[in-house]
Amino acid sequence: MAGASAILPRGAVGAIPAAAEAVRTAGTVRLEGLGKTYRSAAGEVQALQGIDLDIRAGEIFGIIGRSGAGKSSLLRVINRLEQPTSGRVLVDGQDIAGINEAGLVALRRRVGMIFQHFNLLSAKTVRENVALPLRVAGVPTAEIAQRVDQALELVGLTGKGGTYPSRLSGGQKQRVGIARALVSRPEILLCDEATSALDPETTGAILRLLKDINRRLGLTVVLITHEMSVIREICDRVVVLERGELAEQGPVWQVFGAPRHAATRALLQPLQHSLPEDLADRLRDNPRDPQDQMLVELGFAGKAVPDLARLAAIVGPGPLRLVLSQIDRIQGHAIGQLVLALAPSAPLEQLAGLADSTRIIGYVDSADG
Ligand SMILES: Nc1ncnc2c1ncn2[C@@H]1O[C@H](COP(=O)(O)OP(=O)(O)OP(=O)(O)O)[C@@H](O)[C@H]1O
Repeated sequence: MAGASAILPRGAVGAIPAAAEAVRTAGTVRLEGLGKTYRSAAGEVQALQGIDLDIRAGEIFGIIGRSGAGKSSLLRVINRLEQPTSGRVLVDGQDIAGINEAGLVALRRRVGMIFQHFNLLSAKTVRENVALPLRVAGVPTAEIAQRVDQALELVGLTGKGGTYPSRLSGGQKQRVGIARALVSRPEILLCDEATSALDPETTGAILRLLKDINRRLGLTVVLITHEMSVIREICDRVVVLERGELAEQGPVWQVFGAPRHAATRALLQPLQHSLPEDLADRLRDNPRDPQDQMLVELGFAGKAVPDLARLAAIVGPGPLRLVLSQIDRIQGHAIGQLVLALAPSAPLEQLAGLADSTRIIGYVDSADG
């Protein structure tokens, strides 16, 4: 798409090939021993401490954590909306602490941002909203017109330039926010709960747009969200913050497949299905008679593959009921659980070879209802 390639930063065209990715440095963020303390009349709040983090060029990087964990503070030090109290923030290797006013303007151009509530100017049209950063930067009028057209095309809003924000849906407003961020040709896009005000369908469309932009422009995307499904859907890697500290980080499939920190497990809880109530109510610790069925959970943390043919072959002619199935495919890895109802004599050791973890949940008289 001509419009899209014309807005590309750094002269890149289309998707960034894997080989180029390895040498690309524009769009990196490094945090070294980062700390942030807020001081107010009410006292001190240590929002972040000792954060060491590398965000790679061209990746979609998620930041999660409970409310108050420090997510916004972390995001906002990257474009210096917040000044760290300690440690360093390096954008493309440059320490941004010492930059002057002109450097700050240049930094904000390289690091775009979109917001939960869009932050559009209601008295200005879509076109004027998107043009604003270029007007402030003194870009010639003809170039502004061209770049605004390209940005609107990129986000799927061609033809909406003359509309006022009040006439747009939430998803369209966020598209304007994205166009306004992209018009400055940033290397990094910060997204602060960008889909939290949107319904699930619109959220899906905005996520696809962000992923598309990330892939086509090679833009680094750093996003905060409280929706774990957003992380699962589009992020490459994720960091979990807990009380201002880094709890864990890694590729999404690893962190979601085998969460190591209690905070991560708590955050992922909404993604878990629990045992159906009818079975949970009848669950016992031990079998009472040979007809009882054993409920076994096979856990998949990204290494084993749910192989149903092998499963059936191992169980043989005995009972084999699928009670609960919750398998996601994240970055090509199977993540989740299968809960099976089997005869208590089923060969558990062999079944264990099929999964990353195996656990007997308990026994029920029958899983058939
Ligand atoms: N300007 C400020 N002045 C004083 N305290 C602040 C300020 N901004 C944030 N804090 C405090 O710093 C801590 C971290 O806040 P932050 O907004 O970074 O967390 P968060 O993880 O983004 O939270 P949420 O998910 O609720 O938005 C919280 O205890 C918060 O109350």
